[in-house]
Amino acid sequence: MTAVKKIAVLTSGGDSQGMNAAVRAVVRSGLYFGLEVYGVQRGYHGLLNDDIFQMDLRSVGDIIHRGGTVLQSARCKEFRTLEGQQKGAQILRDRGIDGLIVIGGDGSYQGANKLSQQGIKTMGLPGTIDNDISFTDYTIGFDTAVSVVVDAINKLRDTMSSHERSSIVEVMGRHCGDIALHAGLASGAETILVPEVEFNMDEVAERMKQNFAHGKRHSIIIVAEGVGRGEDVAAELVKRFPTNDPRVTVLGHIQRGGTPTAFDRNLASRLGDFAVRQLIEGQSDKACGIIKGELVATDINTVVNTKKPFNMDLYELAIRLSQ
Ligand SMILES: Nc1ncnc2c1ncn2[C@@H]1O[C@H](COP(=O)(O)OP(=O)(O)O)[C@@H](O)[C@H]1O
Ligand SMILES: O=P(O)(O)OC[C@H]1O[C@](O)(COP(=O)(O)O)[C@@H](O)[C@@H]1O
Ligand SMILES: [Mg+2]
Repeated sequence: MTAVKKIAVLTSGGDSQGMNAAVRAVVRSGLYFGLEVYGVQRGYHGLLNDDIFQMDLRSVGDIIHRGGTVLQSARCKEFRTLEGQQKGAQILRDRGIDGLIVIGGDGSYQGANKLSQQGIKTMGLPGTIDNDISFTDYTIGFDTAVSVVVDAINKLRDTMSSHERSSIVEVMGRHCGDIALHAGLASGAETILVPEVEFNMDEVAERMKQNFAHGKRHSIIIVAEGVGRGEDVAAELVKRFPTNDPRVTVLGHIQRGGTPTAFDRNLASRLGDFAVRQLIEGQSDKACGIIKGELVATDINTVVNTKKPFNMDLYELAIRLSQ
């Protein structure tokens, strides 16, 4: 006896690489366990427009390796209101859908929590490149986004070394420095500016002068968007180090595209299947994640009200190794 018989899946908020692999896992596991599975187009926006269709094994064929999301994603103001949430729950009830899996970020999780208050069983899957969701070590898409940044920095290094320039690279991560931190460690960046760690531009400039004086031929500063614009950091740097002639690169939405890494595909596959099994067992209002390799389900309220801790050990290591 399963606690749900008909389930739906949607993707919401900023898309991320691996969302398709998660949708595929939800659909194929759901069907394997004898459920009917429905797809909702365009997140909560599509839900409120009853943009819902039945999915079968073939509807998720040939998508495991694709970035973006075949269900498309959206941001929806109306769903932030109680009326919107009641309407969404009623649309699902009218179709006999008793469980919904929401793949998205912290905002989408809050929507799932509100739906569960309206009697729909919900599960959240962490789909965002930002890695800003607590109670999971990794979010789906983060690993691919970091790889995109590292690949870009490899290229920048070539030309920056030739000209003995410094390179300022602005990366995504709304309020979270994880992309900057992990890409910084992997690419040997000299400076990593993140919202979680206070910094002093005088010290940043001094360190850069020392690096050039000690024979470095280039210097990389990664700026998480939560800190500010790369252009502003460049202006502050030039004031303190006028002979430096930095170049700014804003990687932007390139970080959200491309084929997902094997890590993201496997994470998405495991979490998608786990979310289905949680619903079948009667769980609801939970956020699925991975902690030290183990799949876990945590109350959504706890997850959205807990800030993810920043890994200071990794930050200090990155700085130590880039001397
Ligand atoms: N507090 C909330 N209550 C209900 N729905 C919400 C809430 N916050 C966000 N949402 C819904 O989730 C959507 C995606 O949220 P957003 O913060 O933009 O992206 P993400 O889920 O990637 O963090 C919003 O457009 C809105 O429809
Ligand atoms: O898609 P938009 O509106 O340009 O949003 C950009 C934002 O979305 C992200 O790419 C992902 O954030 P969310 O997962 O919270 O939507 C952020 O890094 C960035 O600040
Ligand atoms: Mg978010």
